[in-house]
Amino acid sequence: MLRITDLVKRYAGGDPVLKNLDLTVEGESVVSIIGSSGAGKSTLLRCINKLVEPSSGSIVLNGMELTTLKGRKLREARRKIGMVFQGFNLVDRLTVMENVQSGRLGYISTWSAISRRYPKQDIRRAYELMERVGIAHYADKRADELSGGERQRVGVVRALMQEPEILLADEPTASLDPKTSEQIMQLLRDLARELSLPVLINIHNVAEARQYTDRIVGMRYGRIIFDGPPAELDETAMDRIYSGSPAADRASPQPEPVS
Ligand SMILES: Nc1ncnc2c1ncn2[C@@H]1O[C@H](COP(=O)(O)OP(=O)(O)OP(=O)(O)O)[C@@H](O)[C@H]1O
Repeated sequence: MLRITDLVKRYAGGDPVLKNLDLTVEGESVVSIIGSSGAGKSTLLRCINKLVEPSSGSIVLNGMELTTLKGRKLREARRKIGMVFQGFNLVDRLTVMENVQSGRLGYISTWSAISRRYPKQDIRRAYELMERVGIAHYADKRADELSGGERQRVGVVRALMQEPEILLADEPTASLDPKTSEQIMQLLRDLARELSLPVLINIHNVAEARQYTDRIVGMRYGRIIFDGPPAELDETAMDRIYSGSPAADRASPQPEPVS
């Protein structure tokens, strides 16, 4: 379970962009975070995996307080937080298998990683997961030879190789065409169920949030102002989340697909 209490983030010298935020995510729920540009969605995800340092407040993952961790303990905790990125963050010149195995970096020795001598059980697990998401036949292909949807599947498998206790996805479908985008959302939802994994997805596409997530968290100016099932996200709630924002923010934009 992830429990965030009274979280504040202030970037150097500025006003807070997360304001005393409370959020609990339990079990295998798939939670989307929506809101206009600048609402604080990415900052929230980045505070959880400590890519940015929270200014104050508490973030507890399965009993472990993350905000105070440093050094080795922080690296160990980060292994438990899988991350899926909008731009996939793959190493293009490496193969799919090599990219996927980089999810094990926190677990294996540097020598094993450099020499690409992956433990047998890691190779077995990688094939299981790649099989599950439909990319096992690409194991030896270079990452840059894959389509956007395939690359995002590699990103998902890499995150799962970490044996995460939570999966964070920052705009995971924003670079994909609409059909591929839906497939990736469906995959994230199914994997959450299969692996009993909580998944927190920062997403602009409200239609996808409604269709593929169990719970929608609406942010505005660094605060959570809506938290409920998709059915409760009515026009009034949408107005509160998006009023005054560019229409495109609210209209589930589909950006240019990668491929
Ligand atoms: N590294 C940074 N330094 C200073 N200010 C930042 C930094 N990162 C984000 N901000 C500011 O924090 C606020 C929240 O940004 P954040 O990226 O979290 O919003 P968001 O809801 O994810 O927006 P978007 O949907 O556009 O990605 C914005 O005002 C932004 O300008």
